[in-house]
Amino acid sequence: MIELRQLTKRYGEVAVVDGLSFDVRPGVVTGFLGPNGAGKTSTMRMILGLDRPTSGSATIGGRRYADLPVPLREVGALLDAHAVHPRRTAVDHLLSLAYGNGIGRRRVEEALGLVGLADVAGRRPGGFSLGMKQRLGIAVALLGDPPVVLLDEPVNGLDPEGIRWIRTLTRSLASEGRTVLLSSHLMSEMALTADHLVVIGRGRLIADTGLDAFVRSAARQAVLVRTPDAPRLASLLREAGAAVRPGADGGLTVTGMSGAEVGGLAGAHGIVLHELTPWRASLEEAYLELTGDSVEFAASPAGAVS
Ligand SMILES: Nc1ncnc2c1ncn2[C@@H]1O[C@H](COP(=O)(O)OP(=O)(O)OP(=O)(O)O)[C@@H](O)[C@H]1O
Repeated sequence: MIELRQLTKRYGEVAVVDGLSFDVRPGVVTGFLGPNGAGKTSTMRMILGLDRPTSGSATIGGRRYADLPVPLREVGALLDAHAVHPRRTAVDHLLSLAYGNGIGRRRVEEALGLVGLADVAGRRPGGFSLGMKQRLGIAVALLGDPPVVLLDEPVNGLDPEGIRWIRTLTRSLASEGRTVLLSSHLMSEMALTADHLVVIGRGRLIADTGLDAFVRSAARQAVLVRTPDAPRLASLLREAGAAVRPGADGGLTVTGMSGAEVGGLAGAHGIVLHELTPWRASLEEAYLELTGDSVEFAASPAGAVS
């Protein structure tokens, strides 16, 4: 379990993390979202004792990182996959970290096997692809078999196979009862991986909620309906209080009524339906709606004159 209480980091006058309080619970994947510069990496760095909070606290299993007797056994992290010595072999890189944390060679070999790098253990990461570097970074994170794992943008730059591998790995770490905090800008991927979401903007908490609840609360819902009798159905729906927009392809988009209600109304008036599809916005749409005000660098629409 990770607990943040009023966690704050200021650089001069600017609070890049501003009174953040939330818990990251074990047994689920918690997605950590926010626009560029929202403060996700700064938050993770404070959890990991790499930066000192200006005020407030971040604890792992009730203790600050600095007070953990063997940190690698309590928390593993991937922050920057490029942060490896380019000329030290993969196995030596892990060994150097293992020895300082009382971890033996066997676990090093296990960790390399877990991430699929056993065959290249003797090679130098300088020549690794980005995907291989990410895997090596994850081997470091898993080295101490820690109950808490933090991954900052682990799918950045990965191919679909690599992305799926990260998804399967994070889900299985959570199903083993570990605490998993995962940041990513790839919303479609987050929707498949996370159970819970923590969303921040300009260093402040915007949402701390289940994935489904987040999408439901933030996003519009509608029903797409197709019928040969569109004008009649549209006027019946409007009379019943729904908003109806005709689509370019002859369908109707109905808001303010559930799929069952639209179907019920059509049935009651003997109107044949060719399609009735409840539609819910994606995580990406919900996210953009919620974080719109906290984007630091927003592009103006193409052609806009300011
Ligand atoms: N050492 C520092 N000195 C001054 N400002 C900093 C420092 N480190 C980070 N910042 C600022 O803090 C803000 C938050 O940055 P951070 O990297 O935590 O955001 P992020 O949510 O991880 O962003 P991204 O999604 O782009 O990685 C940014 O505006 C950044 O410029």
